[in-house]
Amino acid sequence: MMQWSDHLRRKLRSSRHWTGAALGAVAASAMVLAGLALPPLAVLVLAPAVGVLIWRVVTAPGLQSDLALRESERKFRNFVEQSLVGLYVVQDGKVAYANRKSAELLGYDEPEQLIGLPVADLTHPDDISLLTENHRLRLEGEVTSIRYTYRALRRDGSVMWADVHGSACEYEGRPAVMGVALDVSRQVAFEHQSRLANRVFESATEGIIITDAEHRIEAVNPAFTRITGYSAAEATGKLSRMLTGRGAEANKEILAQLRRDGLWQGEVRDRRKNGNWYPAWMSISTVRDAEQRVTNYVGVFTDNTRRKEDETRLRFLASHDSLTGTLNRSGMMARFAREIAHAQDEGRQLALLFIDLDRFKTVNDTLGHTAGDQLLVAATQRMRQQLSGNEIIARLGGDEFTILTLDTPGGGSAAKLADRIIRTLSQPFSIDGQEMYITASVGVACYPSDGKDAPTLLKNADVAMYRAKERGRNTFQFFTADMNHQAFEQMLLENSLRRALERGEFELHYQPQFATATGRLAGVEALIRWRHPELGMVFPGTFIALAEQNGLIVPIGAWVLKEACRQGKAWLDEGRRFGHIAVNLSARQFAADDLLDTIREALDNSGLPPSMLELELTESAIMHNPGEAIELLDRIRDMGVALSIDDFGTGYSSLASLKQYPLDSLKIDRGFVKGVPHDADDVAITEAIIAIAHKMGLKVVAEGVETAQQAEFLKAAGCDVAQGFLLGRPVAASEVARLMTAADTVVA
Ligand SMILES: Nc1nc2c(ncn2[C@@H]2O[C@@H]3COP(=O)(O)O[C@H]4[C@@H](O)[C@H](n5cnc6c(=O)[nH]c(N)nc65)O[C@@H]4COP(=O)(O)O[C@H]3[C@H]2O)c(=O)[nH]1
Repeated sequence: MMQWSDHLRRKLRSSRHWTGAALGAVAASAMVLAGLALPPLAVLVLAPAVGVLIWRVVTAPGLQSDLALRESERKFRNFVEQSLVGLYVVQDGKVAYANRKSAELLGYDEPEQLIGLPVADLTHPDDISLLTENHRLRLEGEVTSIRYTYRALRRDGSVMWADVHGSACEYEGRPAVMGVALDVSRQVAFEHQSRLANRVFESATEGIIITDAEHRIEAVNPAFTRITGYSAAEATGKLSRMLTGRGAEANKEILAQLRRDGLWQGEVRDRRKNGNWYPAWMSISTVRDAEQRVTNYVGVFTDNTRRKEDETRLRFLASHDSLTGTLNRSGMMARFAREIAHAQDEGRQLALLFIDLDRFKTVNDTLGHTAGDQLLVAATQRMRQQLSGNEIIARLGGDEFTILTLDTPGGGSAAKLADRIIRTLSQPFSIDGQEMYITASVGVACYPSDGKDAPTLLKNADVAMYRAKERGRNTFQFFTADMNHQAFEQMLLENSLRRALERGEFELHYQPQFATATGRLAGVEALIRWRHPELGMVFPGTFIALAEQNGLIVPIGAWVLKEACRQGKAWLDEGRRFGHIAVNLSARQFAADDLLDTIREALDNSGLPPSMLELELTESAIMHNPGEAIELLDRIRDMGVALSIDDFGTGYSSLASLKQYPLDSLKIDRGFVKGVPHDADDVAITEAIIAIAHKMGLKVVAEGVETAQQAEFLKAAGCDVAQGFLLGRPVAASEVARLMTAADTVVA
């Protein structure tokens, strides 16, 4: 220890600054030890000043005796040893002196281990230039002392943030830098975190409000001000309740949950400075101290106004007609069901008016959709003007509207309203400067006499509306129980069938056909389906006969041809192989003048190769006028389209008579297929059809194959193609397409 003392005394005698600063540091350490709890900054600032003071006292005249000097040095050595701050001297870029605390801070066991180490080795690479520059400034006398923070490297490579305050000195007769160092890593980390937290607080888009335990606002962020309109100064110190629209009860619940779980989340109604209420999504959390006492509440909230508006808008759009702003069909049905429930509870009567604009379609077709739309909007306005506020108007689609009157004892007011509606709509409309006339037919059904639920009332009002149309349009008709339901239902079906095409309610399903010999997909048959808005999926058995009767099968059939060809080409373009597409042609279509044009148009527009289209005709269709049929079939064949006879065996044609027709295949009716292999007659007929058809060069297709035995029999009998539920039901295009990708591997 003596050696250390002598050595140090010798080395430091020349350095007044060094000793002063060191003493100051020691003094500051002592202050820290004495419990003065000085912040690091104060220690560093005070250290040199106090040191110089001590030095002055120690070196005052009269105290310069040896004894005093020795005593002073002993004390000084103790101070240095016990120092709570690091003391160091750097000379020529290396550590020339370090005290015990310096070694401890840098992770060394003894101060001597530091002596001679380049300062650069003890410094984070990014801070070396800062350090070098600061040393230069002091050594060249540009500044006497500098305080700065930098990253020191500990022996184990970890970083320590050090706050150093040093100045130039003379050490062993040569210039050096000496200083004091404090570990401020925790403060730096804390400051960093505070800065981050502050940035989050300042830049968050959510409003943030911090209150004390008594809900008095301590701080708010800029987003709070943006949302509420209150500045930080206006809010601070006030109770957070100033913002809420919640009653004391609701607040109690929130507080109870906060006490229980420390967190509450939910939607609240808050008030802006301008008095406007707004919905806010709020989450509040409790902050507790080490003793678990609540110190603060932190609320984070967003203004939900936009979201609420969007939700309301979406709800509105889903239930309203975008053109007229009235309820749409689904909105009307939902509302209608609610009103019926209320009417039932309150014993009220309701009346439903079903309004159809006569000849609207003509306006639409001749003057275009824009004029049609304008007319619909104008008609809606007129109807609205006739309402007293106790009715609900809806547009079902197209030119159909309903009005539900909410209290209609005896139906008299419904009749008056129907009359007013008819009269107002029969006044001329001026659309784009052009005068237009329409009329309306109105059907009325009453609750509860004509139906107890929304669909029944709607249907009956529709029936009554048709009766009104029958009676010459521009009139109204109440539904009566003696109306011929069947006839009207037929009429309804017919009418909705007509609209189905316009509204795109038809779709095609496809049933696969497989080659019996290879099991490969040989083709698909297109089968029409009607997706009815109320009835759901309607199968052709329900409407094809009617469509044949009223001739609608012609435009419907044309659509089927067009759609099947389009789909076939789409599959081709996707690289799928499917053999051919079979499409049913009804007798009425076959007799239509424009059949050839329809087929050609479907093929040309789609780009489907004609050889991939097969048309299925029934025997009766061609037997009706054999001469003309042969000519027509020849021309279809000339286009490259294949022809097949459907349901063979159910008509009167003999196999021999088929010879004269240019056919490619025939389809054994599923009535025969059903009986094989057990019914001897069916077996005999099926085998005979297959044998003779083959002799005539026709391919044979069996339909309605439902069992494995039937499939085996047909294969053994030489039937070329099989189709039926066993092998695949009719399915949507996307589903049958999956089969096509795997077509090569399918085994029938
Ligand atoms: N029991 C049984 N039935 C099977 C089996 N495999 C298929 N089927 C059904 O048999 C019908 C086959 O078509 P189809 O004989 O041409 O008979 C068709 C056809 O004559 C007519 N049709 C369908 N689509 C159209 C079309 O686009 N135009 C015309 N004109 N008629 C069509 O409606 C009829 C019925 O069509 P769908 O109801 O789709 O009924 C389809 C199909 O679902 C089976 O294994 N067992």
